Formats: sequence, C-alpha cells, structure tokens
Amino acid sequence: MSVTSKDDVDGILKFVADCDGKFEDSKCDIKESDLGGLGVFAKTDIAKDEAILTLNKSSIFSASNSSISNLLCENDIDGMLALNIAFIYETTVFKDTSHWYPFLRTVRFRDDQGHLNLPPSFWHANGKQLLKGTSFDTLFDALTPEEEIIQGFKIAVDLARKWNGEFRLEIPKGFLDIDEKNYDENFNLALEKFISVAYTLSSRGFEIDAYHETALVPVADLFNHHVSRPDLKFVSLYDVCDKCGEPGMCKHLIAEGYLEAQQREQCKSTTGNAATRVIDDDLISRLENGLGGERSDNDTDTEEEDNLTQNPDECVDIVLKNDVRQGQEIFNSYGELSNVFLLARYGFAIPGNQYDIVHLGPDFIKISKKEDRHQEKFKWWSQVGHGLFSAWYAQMRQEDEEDEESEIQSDGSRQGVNGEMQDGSGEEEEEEDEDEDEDEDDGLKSWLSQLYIDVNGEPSPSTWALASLLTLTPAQWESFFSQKATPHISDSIVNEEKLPFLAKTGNLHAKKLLSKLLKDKQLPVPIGEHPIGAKGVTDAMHQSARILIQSEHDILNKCLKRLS
Ligand SMILES: C[S@@+](CC[C@H](N)C(=O)[O-])C[C@H]1O[C@@H](n2cnc3c(N)ncnc32)[C@H](O)[C@@H]1O
Repeated sequence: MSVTSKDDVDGILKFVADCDGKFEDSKCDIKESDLGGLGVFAKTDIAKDEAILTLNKSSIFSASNSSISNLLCENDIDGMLALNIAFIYETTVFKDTSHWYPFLRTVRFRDDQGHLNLPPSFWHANGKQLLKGTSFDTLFDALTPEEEIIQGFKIAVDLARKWNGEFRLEIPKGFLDIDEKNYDENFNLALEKFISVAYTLSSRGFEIDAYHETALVPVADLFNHHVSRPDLKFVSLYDVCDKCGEPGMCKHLIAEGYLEAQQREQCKSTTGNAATRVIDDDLISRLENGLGGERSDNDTDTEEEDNLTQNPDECVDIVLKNDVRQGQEIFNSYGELSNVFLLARYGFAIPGNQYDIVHLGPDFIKISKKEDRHQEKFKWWSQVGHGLFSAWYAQMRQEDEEDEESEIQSDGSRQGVNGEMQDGSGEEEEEEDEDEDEDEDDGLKSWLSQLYIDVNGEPSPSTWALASLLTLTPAQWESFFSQKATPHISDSIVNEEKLPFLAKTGNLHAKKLLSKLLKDKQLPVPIGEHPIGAKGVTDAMHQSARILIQSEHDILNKCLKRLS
C-alpha cells in the first residue's frame, strides 16, 4: 500500500501553487478515503470536461527533470531505474536544496508501523504462503522475485560509487552505501529499500511523454482507482522531442533535418560511403549560431507570451469525463486490471473485481500426471490441439461477428458494431525463436494460460475443449483423426469437422470432469478478518490476500453452480 499522510496535504498544495500549477481546490477536497490513505473528493457538483488540475511539465518529477539527469543520460540509464535513482538522490543527497523535495518527501514507502512497502514477489515467505496456489502464483508466477530489479540495484550501487570517486558526489546514505562489514546483510537491507522505492514509485507514476517517460505528478497521484466507473482522464501530449521535451520544432529536429538533407546531397553526388554524422552539441551550436540573428526576435516574443499563458502542449491535465456529485470521491482508472495485476503493481486488491479469473492450469496438469489414460490426449492438446482449436475458434468467432454486423447493417436499426478493443489475451503471438527449449516452455505456458474460469463462473473455451477431449471414449478419440499417427501423435491428421464438438459448452461428461476438478482444487482458505500474526506478515498483506482469495473462491462457487 502506498498512501499519503493527511499532514502532508498543505505541503503538496503549496508545492503546486509555487510551481504555478492550477488545482481547483474550491471544488475539490483532499482528505482521508475509506480505501486507505488520501483521496480526492468533490466539494460541489462539477461538470464533465472540466480540468481540475493543470500542471506545467516542468513541475512534475521525472528522471529528465531531476538534479542528476545529465549523469543518468551519460550512463544510458532510463525508464523506471532512472526514476528510482533520481528519487533516491533527490531525497537523500540534495534534500532541502532540491526544488522537488517538498513534494518528494511526502511520498512514503513505509507504513505507519515502519514496514517497507514491498511487492508480493519480495514478501517474507510466510506472506507468500498466503497466495500459494492462486492465479497470482500459478498463472503469473508473480511470487518469484524479479531478477531485473536486483540487477537495477547493483547498477545503482556501482554508479553511486563511480560518481563519488569521480567528483565526490555523496553516496545516498542508507540506500546505496553498502558497508563492506556484514556486506551480505547490508546488501539485502539496502536492496529491500530500493525495491520498496521502485514499487512505490511505480504505483504512483504517470506515463508523461517520450522525454519524461514515467514521472511523479503532485496531486494527480492522490486519486484512487475505481475498477468500473472512473471519473477522470489524464491528458498529456506524448509525442515530443525525446532529447529536450519540446512539443514542436526544436533544435534537435532542426539538426536532424539538416543532417538528413546533407546525407541526401551526399548520396546524390557520390556512390561511395557517405560519412555518418551524429547530432551533437557542436552541430547544434553551429546551427544555432547560423540561425542566431533571425531567431532572436521570435524567441523574445515567445518568451514574453509564455510568461502570460501556459502552452497546453507543455502541461498535463486531469480532466473529468463524468459529471461528479458533491461529496463523492473522484476516481481515476489505473487500467482494466485483475486483482493479480493490482496487487503486483499497486499493492491492493478489490472485492468482486470484474477482471478476475481463476487459473486451472496446475489442476489439469495434476490430472495428466495422475491418469495414464489421458497421456496421449494431453500430448496432442499441448503440442497441436490447443493451437489448432484456438485458430479455428478465433476464425469462427470472426465469421459470427461479421454475420452479425451484416445483419445489423441490412436491418439498419443500429449504426456500426461494438467497438470494444480486444486485449489479445485469447491469441498467442508466435515468435520465431532459435532456442527450442524456450519455444517449448512458451508453448506450455500458452496452452496452460488459456485454462481458466472467468469472473461470471464461465469456463474459458479452451477449458471446455480440453475437458471434452479428456472425456472422449477410446472409439471417439480414434474417430477424431482421419489419420492417426502412433506413437507420434502430433503427426496425426485431425478430422476438421470434429473441432466444433470441442467448442460445445454443455457436454455432460465434461461438466462432470470440471466439477470434480473444481472440488479438488486446493485454493487457500479465505483468511478471516483477524490477522494471524505470523512473522513477516503485515495487516496489509492479509487484507490483499484475503480479497484476492475470496474473489477466486466466489468465482469457483459460481462455476460449480453453473455446472450442477
Ligand atoms: C496513486 S496512489 C492513490 C492515493 C493514495 N490513496 C494515497 O494516499 O497516496 C495509489 C495507492 O492508493 C491506494 N489505492 C488506490 N485505489 C485503491 C482502491 N480502490 N482500494 C484500495 N486502495 C487503493 C493503494 O495503496 C495504491 O498503491
């Protein structure tokens, strides 16, 4: 859980005002939310389309805006790693001398009891135990520590030492200064803190543009998430120069155009290799000098205008997309995310989350290991069947949708079709890969990942298909193929007209098999309201795990009802 203290609200608002930001505090209140920490509430009715927060991009905190931006850039550090390192330097080395400190000091990565805010992949083993066997564990493998963040920490420690050696830049105390005595212990403590900062920042960051990438945005990061009815949208022009952040023409684009024109000229006049040139400071300053006299008047005009009005392209806005009523909490959306993703990225879960599913991969694997008679069917399904069925199913769905569309059009009663975006989760992209082991691993994951029950308790198409396949009698199984190859079952040729059978959802035998599988499924028992008090397990861990597990139990129960 990453939450802000109410004692920090005035400081945050002062920071925004000092940056000439505009927050509609006559219409919005920042106060404690029932969801935990702070939230933003409507003081009056506010109409749709109103911008309740406008901030110049110069007042958000990104690695590119930070005091060490040049060092990060010189060392090719970008993305979340750059933001983490910049945050650590700003809050431990530069502190009061940093423009950002009054805002950054309000970002807390410990709870009231002093526990670090950690993702489940770095929870104490007792905490992880709470989520064992859930989709969090089996489908997403999200209890395994991510190697990338550990590598990121090592890079940060090395850079801190290098910068200290080269120009005496202080090493951030308690974060990147690892005492050689008790090295392992100190390394682990500092690593945990680094991970906590990374997790906290990623739960509060906004994708700004090609220059700033992910950044912290004061006040914007106080809106809580609503799974189905968010009230606002975050507006920021993404397409800017990735070297300086300018939204329109800038010296880098001019230099790029100049180089391209030069290269075209060279290609015309020579057939040999044209020397490749890069956009460096030297080229830019020569171009600027060349343009100097012409541009200076315009520049002065623009600067004067800038002082009077903010260029909207240089600002981020929070704009309401619904009318909101006095007293209601104003919600953002962090995305259409299941509890697994919410917990892994933001540290909370939502009861009855409409994007939740229950994964059945390990349960089918159990059957395959237990019952020899299914071996051949599993082999065929994992190697060939799943791919064949998925392609056929997708094609069939597309044809159905096209038929529906043409019916609607000829009927004329509705314009267009449902414009919902596919998230692609039903289709697996096939990547060419040299490494066969990796291919096999991906294949295994992809057929297993399609075995789930959705939030309404409906088994996925692949789940029905595999359950139906496993319940075919030996004679039906033989007749499934026009040519069956033994022992290399994957070389067999399928009777294509049999595929629709696998898409049927009411097959009695399949229903029986699924019911048994669900009853045998060993999800953790939902945890009661009271914390168990095991070592390393915080109340927040309990609460998140309880919601996530309860949601999976509810889905299983819905499915069992459907099947009975
Ligand atoms: C961007 S912050 C939102 C403001 C936060 N409440 C605060 O006090 O700073 C994201 C954090 O707020 C909390 N949060 C947001 N939406 C939530 C929700 N629907 N239920 C529970 N916690 C939520 C989580 O701790 C999450 O990591």
